[in-house]
Amino acid sequence: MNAHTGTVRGKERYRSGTMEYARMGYWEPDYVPKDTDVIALFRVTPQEGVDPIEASAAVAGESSTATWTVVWTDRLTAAEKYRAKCYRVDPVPGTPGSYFAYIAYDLDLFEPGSIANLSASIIGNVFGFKPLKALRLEDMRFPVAYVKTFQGPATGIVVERERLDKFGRPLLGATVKPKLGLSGRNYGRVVYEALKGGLDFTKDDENINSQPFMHWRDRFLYCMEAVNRAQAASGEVKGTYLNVTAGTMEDMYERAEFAKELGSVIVMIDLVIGYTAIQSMAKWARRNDMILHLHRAGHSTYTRQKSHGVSFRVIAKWMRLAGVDHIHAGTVVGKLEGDPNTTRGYYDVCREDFNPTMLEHGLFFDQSWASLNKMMPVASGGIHAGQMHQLLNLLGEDVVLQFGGGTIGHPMGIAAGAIANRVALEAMILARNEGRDYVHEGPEILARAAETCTPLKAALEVWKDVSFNYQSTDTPDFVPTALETV
Ligand SMILES: O=C(COP(=O)(O)O)[C@H](O)[C@H](O)COP(=O)(O)O
Ligand SMILES: [Mg+2]
Repeated sequence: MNAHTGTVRGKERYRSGTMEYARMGYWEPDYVPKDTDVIALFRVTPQEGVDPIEASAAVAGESSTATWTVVWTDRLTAAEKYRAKCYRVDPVPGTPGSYFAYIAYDLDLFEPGSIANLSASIIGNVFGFKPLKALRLEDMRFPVAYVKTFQGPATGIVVERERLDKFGRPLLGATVKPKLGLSGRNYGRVVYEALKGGLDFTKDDENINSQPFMHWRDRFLYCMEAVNRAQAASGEVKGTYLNVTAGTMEDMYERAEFAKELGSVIVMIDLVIGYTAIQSMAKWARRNDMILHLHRAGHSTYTRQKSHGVSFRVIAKWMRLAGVDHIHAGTVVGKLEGDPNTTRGYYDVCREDFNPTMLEHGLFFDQSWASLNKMMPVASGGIHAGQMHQLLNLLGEDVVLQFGGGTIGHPMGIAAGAIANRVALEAMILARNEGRDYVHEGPEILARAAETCTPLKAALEVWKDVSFNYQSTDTPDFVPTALETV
């Protein structure tokens, strides 16, 4: 699209008054992004009657140097360099009235190593801009020079596996339920049963912090007693994600220090603590040899609707830069939003050293991660043992499969729930390693394993009809190829 007359320069440009953003220099259709530019792709839905190029140029302007009127002080800066440049606007396929706007930003617009600073530009003012009906940040490309200013995941998948001494299979976890109300001692019992039964991890839920029914120190003490006993009983390394989320950084550091003192291998934070707090905790985790788990609490408020907000793939990229080790990334088959192709894109952001452009997975740019550690994606939310073949096929091996209800809701108890999951997983991994067509033979493989494992038999019986088949809201815009496997 190029219906505009071009940038106004010199004296003309600096006359007082307003001027179209496109003519102020924020629309540069001939601009070729530099290797060192940060690139953002927005889905722009202009108000009726607003020209899409002008709307996209306004996004470039308002997310970089511009305001609503020409300011002469631009002339005191290298304005041509600092202006973000919208260089391409395409109609969104199948969505009349929406456009993909590609915008390039000079690297010097951003403070090194700060997601807070990056996001204050890219999603700062611009989402409230009146001429736009809706705006969504779909994807971003970061130059290697910028990637290298971030620490990246504190521990990474490789070292996490080495520390845990667990290889060749997904890790298994469970979120303690009910989410709220258990006392420390009862909570610790759930952790012990689940870990002893065969899970690698248990986890605090997003909203467990320090409430009147269970203060955080009680939880940490009982949980770590449970971890230690389960380790002694099983001979395996076990972990429980102690959620250190709190109202202040000081409280979070205090909780994290206590977790470390008690010998925990992992601590947890919620996305709602904010980008700076996340980066601080990532640095703490690196200094203290701790795995850092991130629950993406709150993300669906702005990631789920296609027309407005921020795609989770962008949040996943920011979190890899910020330095978390685990990130909730969706299950596809579970109870929460997760289109298979879109989710695959998130998993690739977590686990690959290089992401090639893959429109059918929602990845609009080539992205090198420049040897930053990899994040372990976490599949959690309404999954159970009967789906093990699908989970392994869709999500691969480097993933934590977390069954909360799918462990603690087991009719024979929590340890039985854990056994069911572990046996189902090991049966499926064995079948895969033997070269069997485990995706199609999955139900049969599980049924066979259940013949000698009563807990698995009960799990398959209780949850056999549970599935969440609803329309996804966040699907790719480019026709996906047949659902691929990892
Ligand atoms: O409590 C749970 C899951 O419990 P259960 O296993 O009982 O369903 C987690 O908070 C969700 O997985 C978060 O969602 P996401 O992982 O998509 O961020
Ligand atoms: Mg939860």
